[in-house]
This record gives sequence, C-alpha cells and structure tokens, in this order.
Amino acid sequence: MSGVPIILVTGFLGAGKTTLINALLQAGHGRRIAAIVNDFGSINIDAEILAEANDEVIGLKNGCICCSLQGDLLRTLKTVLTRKPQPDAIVIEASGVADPRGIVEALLDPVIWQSANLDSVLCVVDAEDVSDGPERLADELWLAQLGAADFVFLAKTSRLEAAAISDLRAALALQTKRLIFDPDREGLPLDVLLAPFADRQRDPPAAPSPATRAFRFETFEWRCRSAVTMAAFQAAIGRLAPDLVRAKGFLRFDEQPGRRFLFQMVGSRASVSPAADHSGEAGCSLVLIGERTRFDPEKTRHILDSLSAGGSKRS
Ligand SMILES: Nc1nc2c(ncn2[C@@H]2O[C@H](COP(=O)(O)OP(=O)(O)OP(=O)(O)O)[C@@H](O)[C@H]2O)c(=O)[nH]1
Repeated sequence: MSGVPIILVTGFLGAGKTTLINALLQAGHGRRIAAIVNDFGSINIDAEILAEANDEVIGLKNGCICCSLQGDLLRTLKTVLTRKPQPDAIVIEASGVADPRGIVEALLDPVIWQSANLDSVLCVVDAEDVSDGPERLADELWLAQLGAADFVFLAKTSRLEAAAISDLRAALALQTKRLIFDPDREGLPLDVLLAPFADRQRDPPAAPSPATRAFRFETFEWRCRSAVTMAAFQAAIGRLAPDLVRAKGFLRFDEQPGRRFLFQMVGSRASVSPAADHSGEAGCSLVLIGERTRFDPEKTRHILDSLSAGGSKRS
C-alpha cells in the first residue's frame, strides 16, 4: 500500500468520536491530518467543533455516508487527495447511526484505493453508556460498529470505578478480540493511530442488515432566531430527555447576551459549554435524535417552539 492512510472512526450516537478525533488532531505529532465528518442532520456541529483544531475539516451533512451519502464521500475524498501537499492521513468520522460496513465497502472503490487506503477502523465505545445499560451489548447497530473495528477505544472511563471498567473490558472481550485502548487512563496511543499497517488487505464486508440502517432513528432539527431563557430550556429538555438518544447544538441564552454555547446530551447526561462565536448566527440550532418507536417530532416541536417564536424543521 502506498496511498494516504484513511482512519475510519465509528461508534454509537454520542459515544465520543468527535472528542477522540479532536484529541488526535491536537496531539502535536506534526502530521497533516484532514478530517471528513458526517453529521446525520443538516447542522454541521461536529465539523465546527473540529475546525477549531484543524484547517482541513470537511463536513458531510444531511444523511449518512454508509448509505445515502456514499457518493458524496468519494467525491470529497477525491477533492482532498488532489490538494497539494496531500495530507499525511485522512480521518473519517462516521455518524453515530452509521453501519461502518457500508463505508468500508465504499472506501474499497478502485479509484480511491489507488491514492488512499483504508488503514484502520476504530470503534469508540461509550463506557458510561454500556455500564448504565448493558442492553447496549445486544444492540444490532452497536454490534455492527464494534464488529467492523480493528481497534476499540473506550471513552468516558474517568467517572467509572476500576471494577466497572474491568467488567466492561470482560464484556467487550466476549464480542471482539480486538485491542482495547483507554485514552482517559492510558493516554492516546499515537503509535497505533498513526503507524499504518503494512500491506493490509481488506475483503469486502458483509452487506449491512436492514436492522442497522438509519431509518431506525428519527431526527428533528430546531432553529430559532433569538436567544432562549436558561430555565425554560432546561425544563423543555427535561421533558424531552426520556425519549431522546442524542441531542446537540448551539444555543444563546437571554441571561448571557453576546455569548454562544455548545449543548450536548447523550442519554440522560447533558452539558453546556462555551462555544466559539464566529458563525454570525443570532439564535439557536439543535439536532435531536431518538428511536422512531419512541421519539415524537411533533411533541418535540411543540415543546421547543414554546421557548421562542422562531421556526422549526423536521427531517
Ligand atoms: N467525560 C468524558 N466525556 C466525553 C468523552 N468523550 C466524549 N465525551 C462527551 O460526550 C459527548 C458526546 O461526545 P462526542 O465526541 O460529540 O460524541 P460523538 O460520538 O462524536 O457524537 P455523534 O457524532 O453525535 O454520534 C460530549 O458532551 C463530550 O464532551 C470522554 O472520554 N470523557
């Protein structure tokens, strides 16, 4: 293999993929790494977060690169590969709903393979999520993501006891024989991440099963042109949380004029942190994702619209 190595990062909704890639981009290794980031919704949240760390970040939004956006992925890769100088490596972040088998299949495209080779597939596992609800270990999409991986990266281990991490490692060892890394406790294994495998051959993966396709999830996007009050937002999210798998977006609060915040929610854990403010966007934009069987976009719209007179959009 002589092409630019591609690292594909997969993992469930909110597992910690963007956070891991951000750490890799900022790790001071001196390599030029281009990042291609797929957000399932139409708001480029992950790309904006990563663009703070790297000039070469391209967002692919409004669909999933494992199915509807395969063509966009290949076109983007070709564009990245024609740049001079070429990057030393390309990281692709799959969306949390992606079955990586569809992406691996696309990356075996003979034209791409001449200049860029899929080097490794990393699966990020949310240690808190699995410890909170061991039913994740039987989730078909989660298993497909784990099954496609060459390496497993644990995220969010810092709040867990050592015993819980050993249990998690033992449970993962039943599902995969791959090496498991814990960057929170052991640091980022740059030698593994950036040393390409020699002459790695990949067979085309098995076709993704319908059960792992994105139609399992419903996305709702909400935008408003003004700021919202903190207490009202907190109350609204509290009402929506039981039916959400993931929510993220940018917010402005009446109480903090002129400031912009990144809102993140994975399962029942939510956080709000200061965000860079060069978007020129005056109001708020949120992406909310839930399982189709539970998530009600109309109820969500109703609750969020009560925060403001702004508009909303369903996808
Ligand atoms: N404490 C802790 N929090 C983490 C870690 N990794 C991710 N998070 C938090 O988990 C939330 C989701 O992290 P992301 O990196 O955006 O997850 P993702 O897998 O890219 O999410 P999607 O692209 O939406 O599927 C954010 O609030 C992160 O700050 C970690 O290792 N430790």
